[in-house]
Amino acid sequence: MSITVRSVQALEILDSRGRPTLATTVTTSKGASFRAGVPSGASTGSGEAVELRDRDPARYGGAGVLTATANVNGAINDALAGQEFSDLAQLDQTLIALDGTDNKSALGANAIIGVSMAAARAFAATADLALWQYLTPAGVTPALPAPHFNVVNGGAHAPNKLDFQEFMLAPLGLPSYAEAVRAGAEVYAALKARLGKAGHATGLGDEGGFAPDLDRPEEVLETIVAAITDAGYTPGTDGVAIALDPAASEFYRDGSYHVAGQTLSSDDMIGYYASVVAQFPIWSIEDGLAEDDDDGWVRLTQTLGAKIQLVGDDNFVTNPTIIAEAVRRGVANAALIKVNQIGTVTETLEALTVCRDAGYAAMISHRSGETEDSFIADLAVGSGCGQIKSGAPARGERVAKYNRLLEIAAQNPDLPYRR
Ligand SMILES: O=C(O)[C@@H](CO)OP(=O)(O)O
Ligand SMILES: [Mg+2]
Repeated sequence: MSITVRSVQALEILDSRGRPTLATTVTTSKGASFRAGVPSGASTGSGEAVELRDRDPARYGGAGVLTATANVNGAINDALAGQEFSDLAQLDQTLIALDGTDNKSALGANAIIGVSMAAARAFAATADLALWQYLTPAGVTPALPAPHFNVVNGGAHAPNKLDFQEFMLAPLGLPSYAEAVRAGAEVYAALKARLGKAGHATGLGDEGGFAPDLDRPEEVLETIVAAITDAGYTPGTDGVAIALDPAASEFYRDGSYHVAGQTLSSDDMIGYYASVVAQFPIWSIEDGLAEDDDDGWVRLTQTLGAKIQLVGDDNFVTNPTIIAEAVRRGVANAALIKVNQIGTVTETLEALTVCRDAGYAAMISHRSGETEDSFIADLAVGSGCGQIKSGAPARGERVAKYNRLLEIAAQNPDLPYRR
């Protein structure tokens, strides 16, 4: 079903870090308005679509989005207003052509993705579908995803000593989405109590996880396993497992990895992961190696790919072409999917198709800078990919996604829960 765009507008708002981002509204010729909030990353891959930031030192620490906002209200509105689009792919293609670069640096990926997300909502409503239904490709079974709760934050997301960025709870053994959420929240509370008792700070990082001043990942893993047990769950895939996002590009310098005061080679890192996987119930590792350590990634996949999930994020940047090439080279066995990394919803769906066709898993992801927008919850269900990460089970911008999934689950009791 087609839509005719009456106007496209953007407004500068704040994200969860207190930095400016865009709220974008698409209004159709029928007068209905659809809004989207644009997320923003901190540990970005170098191949990501370009987020336009104004370097005005007087404004928000020098990181405004006035130009991106003006591009929506100017060039994009001029190109779309009054036009009829038969589907989202056509509208997104118009945005891509209008930008004219291969990394969306002319108009800004932050300008484009907000329009694309709001337009997806307009198409869904016009077809009288929930967003998740609209985002379900033909032949794909929609499903509620297993939530991945980031409960300890380090790296670029917290001012502590911890080099690894994310330690996530994956309640894979719980029988329903709602019970997985409950388990995540209970372990989060148990972890807070345990950290507090041990004299560690329980302040939060950017994604709502605790940011204790621990430097050894093993110490964090031991504490999380203890908290899982404290809360009455079994550590492991039968109960609550652990997923990591070390975000290794952030501690890779001069060809070496710098972790907890040590200088390690790619093979040292691979050996290190093999050892922590043997000791702790870790089921998934994202960005275990740096984005440009491609040979290391191939060896990492050969060593651990049959045992656990290995997720490409900084190296894949939700780019269908890059993921297809990585599949050919035997890099990773799963991809992280972030809408603003590639810049349109249509290309995000293409990245998911590449994963599906290759037998790669996919995990839908938030960014460390978020808004209250819950688009990715619907995307996770529609893609049927079975996995989402949206930070801790606390803080409004993170729970907006988990709560939207609870709502979808309650409204659709027949939706399968895929793990
Ligand atoms: O590395 C990541 O996976 C993301 C989200 O957790 O972080 P950022 O948004 O800062 O890139
Ligand atoms: Mg990551």
